[in-house]
Order: sequence, then structure tokens, then C-alpha cells
Amino acid sequence: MLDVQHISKTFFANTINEKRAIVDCSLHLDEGDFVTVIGSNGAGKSTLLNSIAGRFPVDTGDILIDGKSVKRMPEYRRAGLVGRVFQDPMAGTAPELTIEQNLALALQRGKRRGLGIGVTATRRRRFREELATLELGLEDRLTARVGLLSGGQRQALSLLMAGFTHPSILLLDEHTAALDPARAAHVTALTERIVDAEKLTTLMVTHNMEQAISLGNRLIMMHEGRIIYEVSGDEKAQTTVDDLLARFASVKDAVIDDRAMLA
Ligand SMILES: Nc1ncnc2c1ncn2[C@@H]1O[C@H](COP(=O)(O)OP(=O)(O)OP(=O)(O)O)[C@@H](O)[C@H]1O
Repeated sequence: MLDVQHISKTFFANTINEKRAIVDCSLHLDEGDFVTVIGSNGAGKSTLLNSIAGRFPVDTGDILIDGKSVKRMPEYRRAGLVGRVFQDPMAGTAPELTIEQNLALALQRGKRRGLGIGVTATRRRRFREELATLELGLEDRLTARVGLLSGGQRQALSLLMAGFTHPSILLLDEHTAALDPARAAHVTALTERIVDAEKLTTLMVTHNMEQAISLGNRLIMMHEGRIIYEVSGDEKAQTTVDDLLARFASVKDAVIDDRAMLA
């Protein structure tokens, strides 16, 4: 369960480069909600995810995960609660370590002590089973270095690792955008399967509006640091890409009108 309460984040405050990335943003996700996030470039989507993950402190407001404020919890501690997959396939895994060592590290997330990258026979068996579900043959390459894998294989592995410890919230930041269409489709299908099987509460940023409509049970649209539209359930399922484009256009027109009135 996630509760984002009136958060704001301004970069380079009080300088000529000041950028209000998030403006009084609130969002509640019930357990099992799968919310897709769309918005134009610079709308604040990644900043919202980074705020939840603890990449930087927010200026105002609070963030609750499972009912507890994480505002003062550093990013490495939040990692036990928050799973992440980034756009860059290189970002979620350690290239110099083997597949099984990466998986062992994922099990370790958010814990103070443990086996580290140590791999026991029991763990190895579990890793093989989990990797087989990716249908990429990685279960036979446990000791291969992750740096040797393709982008699609690394994203699939990152996804598996992110879901491994059943995080309270899974954050997906355009995680299929850097892949070719076939690999993107495979990772999208895996996403649906893992989220559904583990009943993961998920927030997924995408620029692909068809994907935003077809995946998940809710969709939010951001603009200039605010959530400006939300649709869920049957209404979401019946939404078309044209509907969303019309929303974008009307918001931009409204902003331009506001500015014109202020001029
Ligand atoms: N670490 C940072 N330092 C300074 N400015 C930042 C930082 N992160 C984001 N911004 C600025 O905050 C605003 C929102 O950026 P953000 O990356 O959240 O947008 P986005 O909706 O994810 O955009 P995109 O679709 O292009 O990825 C932008 O103007 C961006 O330049």
C-alpha cells in the first residue's frame, strides 16, 4: 500500500534554473493496484518514482508505505520495500557479477546482514526455477556474467529480481522503452505475469499509450508536476489513444490560455 501525501519537489530552488518538478502531488495505491503513468517530457513522472524510492528527499509532504512514513528512510533501506526497474537495462544489475550472484544480492535487499553474493545449493535450485519462468534459457547460465546478456535478458532479470522479495511497491520507469519491439513485447508480457502472480502493487511509467491503457487497473496523467487526470476500471478499458491525446491537447490549451490571461 502506498500513500503519497501532498509532496512537492523543486530542483535548484531560488536560482535561475529553478524547476518545480512535483507540485502538491497526492496519490493512493491500494494493495494490488497496478497504475500506469503517462505525461509529456518533463511532467514529473520519474521524479515521482524517485521520490518514492528515496533517491532524494521531498521538500514538503509525506510518503507512507504500508502505513509507515518513509520520509526519513534512506534509499538503501527503502530498497527492502521498493522494487525498481529502470529504462536503462544496464542500471538494474551488476554486470561484473554472475546471474546467480545478482539474484543472491536481490534477496539481500534492505537487509543488514545475510549471505551477500554467497550461493547455496538450495538458493541455486530456487534461482533455476525462477529463471525458467522467464523462458530465456537463463536457468542454464547461472554462472554467466550479467554483462554478457542482451538488453532484453537484463531487463527480464531485473524484473525478476525486483519482484523477488515481494516489495510493497514495484516501480517501473519506462522499462521497455530501450528494447526492440519483440523484446519489449516479451518483457511487457513478463511484467503482467509477475505482477499478477505476486499481486504486486505497481506504478509503471510509460510513453506508450496503448500499453498504458491495456496494462493495470488505473491510469494517471501528469502535467507540470501534477496529476491532472485519472481513469480506472471499465472506463479505462474503454479509453482510446485518441481520448488520451485529446486530454493532453486540452490541458496544454488550458495552460496556454492561463498564461495568456496572466500576460
Ligand atoms: N536530478 C535532477 N536535477 C535537476 N532537475 C531535475 C532532476 N530530475 C528531474 N529534473 C527536472 O524536473 C523536471 C521533471 O523531470 P522528470 O524526469 O521527472 O520528468 P518525466 O515526466 O519523467 O520526463 P521524461 O518523460 O522526459 O522522462 C524536468 O524539468 C527535469 O529537467
